[in-house]
Amino acid sequence: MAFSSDSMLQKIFAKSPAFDSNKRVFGKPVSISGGAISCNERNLKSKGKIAVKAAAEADVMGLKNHEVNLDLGFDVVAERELREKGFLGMRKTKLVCTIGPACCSLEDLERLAMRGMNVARLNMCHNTREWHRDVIRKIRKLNELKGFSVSVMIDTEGSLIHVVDHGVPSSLKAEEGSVWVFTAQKFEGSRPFTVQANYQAFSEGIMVGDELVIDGGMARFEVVEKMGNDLHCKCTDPGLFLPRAKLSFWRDGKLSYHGLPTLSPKDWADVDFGISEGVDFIAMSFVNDADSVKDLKNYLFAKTSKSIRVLAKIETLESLQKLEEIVEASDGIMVARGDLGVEVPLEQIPTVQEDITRLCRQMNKPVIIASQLLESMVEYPTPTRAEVSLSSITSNGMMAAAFLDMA
Ligand SMILES: Nc1ncnc2c1ncn2[C@@H]1O[C@H](COP(=O)(O)OP(=O)(O)OP(=O)(O)O)[C@@H](O)[C@H]1O
Ligand SMILES: CC(=O)C(=O)O
Repeated sequence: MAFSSDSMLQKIFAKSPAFDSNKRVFGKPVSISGGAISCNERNLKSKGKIAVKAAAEADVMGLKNHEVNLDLGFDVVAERELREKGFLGMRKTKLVCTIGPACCSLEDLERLAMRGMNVARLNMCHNTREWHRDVIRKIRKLNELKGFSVSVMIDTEGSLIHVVDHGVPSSLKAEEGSVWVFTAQKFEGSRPFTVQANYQAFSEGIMVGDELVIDGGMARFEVVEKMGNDLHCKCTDPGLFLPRAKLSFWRDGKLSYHGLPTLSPKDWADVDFGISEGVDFIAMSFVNDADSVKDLKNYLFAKTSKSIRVLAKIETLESLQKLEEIVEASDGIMVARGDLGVEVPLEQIPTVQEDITRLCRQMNKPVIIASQLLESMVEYPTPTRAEVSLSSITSNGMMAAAFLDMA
């Protein structure tokens, strides 16, 4: 059955009265279109926010083949294969783990590898390049000394409007009717009822009456006044601002587009860093068309003889419109459900995920299903029954990958 991105997006819009598929999204006509893992390693839990994500993948590359004979813990056959074949192993659902400060020691990484991590993901949004370099080198050392075949993926930050992380761990509560100032002016610490955005031109084109949505619906505001570049916004739906909460603006049920490039200057510097560290994958955030993927692939081709695979992250409506060409241009796809859920109504995520997976299968490209698979394990040592069921359905389905967060 042929895939139609038109039909997928039509389905989304049909069920979401806020959307009008005949209107324009991002200034363009919306022709639209339309593995699970358990991570019971309690020691890896962090006091702060740390992520461990797990994903599965069908493709492979450049893996080592070590003869090892260690004490193989939980499942001798599974682990032997993991060591010997890494990404090429028979287990169809592979695991990608996001490494943060709570699980970055050599011992933590070894435990993750022993329990099935195929790929270590480093989210370049966080921490310093020195920190990432240190983790990459530890993984290489582990592969070398212990015979694992863990690959390394860096994930670009991408151009995104979000709240500046002041380093304050707690979230802020916005009460209904309260008026907040959203500004790009830089200031240290926090100011009452003031939120700092990361992008200087964040309010360009925004008008009084537009809706500001925090993290895809965590809280909502109406723009009541624009003063210079600052926006005064009244809370219409109370909720929390988490550190680095994402900001999106809507008018008449349509998302306003800021025209930010897929790869920012910082992302290009991170790509160079990835090249110099010989990473295996680059996951590209906020891909909106095939050209950005091709540009990155051409750049990599010109800069390194190593085959670094480019995975396009599907997390915007625009990327859904051009899904087929993006899948064609990429070495694999990540369904980034966290950010996708900001633009696509949550109830549509399962269908979108399934459609993307089917298309990837048809086009013989690996697909990673990312985010919140076992989210309750951020706080608790065991997942909920619902999470286990959904993870199982996901990994037994057609997709090649699943993704787990542990914060
Ligand atoms: N290298 C790191 N250093 C410090 N904290 C990290 C690191 N990687 C992840 N984290 C923490 O774990 C949380 C989850 O990270 P994760 O990469 O899953 O997603 P994210 O930052 O919320 O967004 P996205 O996946 O959309 O880029 C982050 O918000 C951050 O607090
Ligand atoms: C992984 C990621 O970027 C997301 O789910 O948004």
